[in-house]
Amino acid sequence: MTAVVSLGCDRFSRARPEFVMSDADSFPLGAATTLAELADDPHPRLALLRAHEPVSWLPELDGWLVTRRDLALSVMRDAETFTVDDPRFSTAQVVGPSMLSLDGDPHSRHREAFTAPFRPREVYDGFASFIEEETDRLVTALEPAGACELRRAFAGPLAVAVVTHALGLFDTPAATVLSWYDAIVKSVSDITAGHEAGPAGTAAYRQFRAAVEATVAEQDPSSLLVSAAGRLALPEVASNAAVLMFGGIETTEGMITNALLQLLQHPDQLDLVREDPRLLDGAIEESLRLEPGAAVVDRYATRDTVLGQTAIRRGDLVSVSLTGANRDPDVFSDPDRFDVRRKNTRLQLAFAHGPHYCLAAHLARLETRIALQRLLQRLPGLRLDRDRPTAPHGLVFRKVPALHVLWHKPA
Ligand code: HEM
Repeated sequence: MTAVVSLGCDRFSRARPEFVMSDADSFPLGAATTLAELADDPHPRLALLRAHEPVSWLPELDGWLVTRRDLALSVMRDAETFTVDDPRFSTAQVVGPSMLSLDGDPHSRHREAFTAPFRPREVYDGFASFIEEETDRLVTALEPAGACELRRAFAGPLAVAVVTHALGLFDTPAATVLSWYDAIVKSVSDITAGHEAGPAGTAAYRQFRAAVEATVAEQDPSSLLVSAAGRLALPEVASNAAVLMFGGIETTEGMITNALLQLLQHPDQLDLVREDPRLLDGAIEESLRLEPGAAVVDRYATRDTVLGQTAIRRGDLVSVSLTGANRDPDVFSDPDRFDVRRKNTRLQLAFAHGPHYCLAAHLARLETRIALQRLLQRLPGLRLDRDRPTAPHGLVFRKVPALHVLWHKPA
């Protein structure tokens, strides 16, 4: 969740004409790169940038784009030089400081209050049966139709239900969580685009905070919010809970639909997975590698520095293209190929790296694995609706706008 909502910064706020002009000469590929192209079909352009300008100045981004995997790791590992803690970070403007917008000791303090349920063993014990039940409920409702749009009918509702469960917002219906989420995301997006945020986002965040506070007041020891409140002040619990909500909804919806799309687009690879279900994990990692649900994470240089061969100035936006790094041919041979048996696919960086490594990566993997297993088992002949083709789209969050699928109706 470039860190999560926009994993979110203000990309359009800083005009530095003299700098941009001189750098258009030094970085001709960057100068010719448009955000529309990166949102639409980024891979050919990212391959060019990676080969010739692995740290490139993009005037349209008003920042640097890093596309080589080793350089991406250098940025994400070094939070002292490349921080998230910057006033331009739009998510923090709406929800206040959280683990996503802090570095150093304050980051650890916020993050550690939430880590316990997201460790591998705890994720399995705490979530597997809930995800199975929720998945089965959704699939049972879909089954008779023989066709559906899977993003809205399945992946979105599953992601919302799991996050609501993770937070321990027990009395809040998923539809309410989703309406808050939509309003807050809209505010963050407005700020990101340089517009004034309307009142709806603030109102939704106020209601979200009230629900968080009511949950904490209940003192149910099984709620994550209650345990976090033992270590953080209430506004901090709420801001981090909002970040978990952002992190858990849009990205996971993308992760599930992108993975299913890849499998259905590659019947030979799907056959391998059907023959040996252990390969499903490889399929999920490969999908994360080829189309990470969060395509970039943003950092800000805290000092003048050099990255690779490139001088970066204090205050510059440094955007790490996880999508670019994940197809680095120095690490992944034949990098555009979807190969469920690829040996080193776990080197993909879809969950970022370093101190902001996705808190819930194990949960997102478990959720996607159960979702795909159940869909493939319970919807025989599952296939893409060829009359409604689709492809992932988006600059920060990349996912299919809709995923229309068909299967054999039960007799
Ligand atoms: C249940 C699902 C998820 C939850 C609750 C969640 C939550 C979070 C949280 C709280 C953070 C901030 C960690 C920190 O700053 O210390 C984070 C970071 C991140 N998450 Fe997730 N996440 C989920 C799923 C995903 C998925 C599916 C993806 C992508 C496929 C993803 C990608 C990321 C990335 C790239 C970051 C790092 C942001 C940055 O470094 O700026 N997350 N996530």
